[in-house]
Amino acid sequence: MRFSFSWSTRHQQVIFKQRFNFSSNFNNLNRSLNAHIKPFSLPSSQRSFSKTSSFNNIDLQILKERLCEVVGPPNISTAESTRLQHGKDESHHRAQIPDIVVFPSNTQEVSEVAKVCTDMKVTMVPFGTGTGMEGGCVCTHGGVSVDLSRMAEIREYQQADFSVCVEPGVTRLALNEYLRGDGLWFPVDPGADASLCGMAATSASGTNAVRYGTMRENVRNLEVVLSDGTIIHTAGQGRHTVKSSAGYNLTNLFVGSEGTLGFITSATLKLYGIPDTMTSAVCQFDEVERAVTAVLHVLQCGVAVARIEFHGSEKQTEEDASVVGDIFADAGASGFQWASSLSERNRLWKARHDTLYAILATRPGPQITQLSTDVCVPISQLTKAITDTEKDLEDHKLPGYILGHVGDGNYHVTFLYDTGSETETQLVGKLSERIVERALELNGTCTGEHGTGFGKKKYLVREAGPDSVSLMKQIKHLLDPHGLMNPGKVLP
Ligand SMILES: Cc1cc2c(cc1C)N(C[C@H](O)[C@H](O)[C@H](O)COP(=O)(O)OP(=O)(O)OC[C@H]1O[C@@H](n3cnc4c(N)ncnc43)[C@H](O)[C@@H]1O)c1[nH]c(=O)[nH]c(=O)c1N2
Ligand SMILES: O=C(O)C(=O)Cc1ccccc1
Ligand SMILES: [Mn+2]
Repeated sequence: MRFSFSWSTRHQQVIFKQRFNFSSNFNNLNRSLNAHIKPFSLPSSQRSFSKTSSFNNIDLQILKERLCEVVGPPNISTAESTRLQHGKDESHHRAQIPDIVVFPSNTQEVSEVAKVCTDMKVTMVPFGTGTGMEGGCVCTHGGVSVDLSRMAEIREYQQADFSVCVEPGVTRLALNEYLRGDGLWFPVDPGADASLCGMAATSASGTNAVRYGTMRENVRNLEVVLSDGTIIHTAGQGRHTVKSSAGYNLTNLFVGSEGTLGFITSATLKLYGIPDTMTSAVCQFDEVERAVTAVLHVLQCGVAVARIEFHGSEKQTEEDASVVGDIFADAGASGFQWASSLSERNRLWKARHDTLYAILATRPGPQITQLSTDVCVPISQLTKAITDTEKDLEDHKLPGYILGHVGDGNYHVTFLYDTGSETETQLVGKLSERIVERALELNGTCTGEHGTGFGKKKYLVREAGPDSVSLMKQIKHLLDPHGLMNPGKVLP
């Protein structure tokens, strides 16, 4: 078995691309990495939808009129095309569409929308950019999809405090474009250009987590509209200190709550200086164990974790890069290719961020869909988790791509399967379950970054324990007593 490995001094990320038997091979994966990538390119099998609303037309008309009074006629839609776009994300989960989509323009309008929905006992599902990987935007009960993308202001930019407050329509690339001239950036980078509030809602991370952490470590404050319309600021209005010990950590209650506890209408984020020098590299290992061991050595050796992304002066970067080069060479890496120029590095990381679409391109077909696992294990257990997973794939002759945020112990297995084939569908379900069970046995988690959504809620009791899940349910009931906020997600 052959793997390729890509690593960056900046990102400390490893990609494993596994060989497999049907239409694709290493070369066409590389070719497809360079192909033009279109976002929202759902296979048509994922475009099927079901309508689950319990409304009759009269209720729907009243609801529409009341919401229209709040947001104004241009900001409400019942068109099927709009509803279809809002009942799905980028995951394999079947689309279920809302009855109405609203586009509020400010926090007050979100609050009024919530009041109308609570009054009429209608479900509400927050929608960011729809790039989620666990079915978070799927409208299980029809109801109202609340698209927050028209709230796109950067509200408070406190350059001297390395802090910025953004509304839900601001995406990570838009924010970084805004900050670039000042030498600052926000480093959490899921592959998609997701909304920053959506990233807070799913507790997203990306290629930079080893150095900068995930959304959990990078949100200072949130403005949240609760299901009854109450507006709160989790750390107090306008506050953006580096730290605080005041009260319970409400900010991190809402980070990762996936729209089940309220609407995040602004997020105050930590910013960082853009480092002077960055270097990236790609190389290959023959065995996954050697690649993981090399990463472990880098994490454990004299190159401090704080510098493992190799940010800093040119001289420091050169020294760090040479230490890592030596460690990787000792571990059996071959074919090192360094990329220091901006354009080379951008090409490399664009390819990494677009991997999902590159994988999808390898098996075209109307009924072909992808299912990606997202387990995360203690890094000491990563080799075992991955090698056992490879064995499973080999034993079942099932093609699957493995790629990972190795520095975090987080890896994805992506299966491309034919939804028309009962055998393939069942096998993919069985194997993805095995992958999660193995991770839990190794004291890992069923999801490192994509969220619980639909697909992972069945593992929550086993992972968090029955008493913790019972407490989560009590919190949910307290904040959303009628169960109207994004029903059917997160909690079993
Ligand atoms: C190609 C590609 C690559 C990646 C990823 C996706 C894709 C398509 N992702 C997953 C994805 O980008 C991530 O989950 C985003 O945080 C979702 O942000 P959206 O704004 O698109 O939320 P989206 O609209 O998809 O909603 C996701 C969930 O959050 C809720 N929500 C959204 N906005 C909200 C708000 N303002 N208030 C309350 N709830 C809200 C929704 O209700 C839903 O439950 C990822 N992830 C990752 O962690 N690491 C990665 O490397 C990648 N890579
Ligand atoms: O790119 C990533 O790291 C992601 O989380 C998205 C993803 C998941 C599975 C396969 C490809 C991309
Ligand atoms: Mn990932």
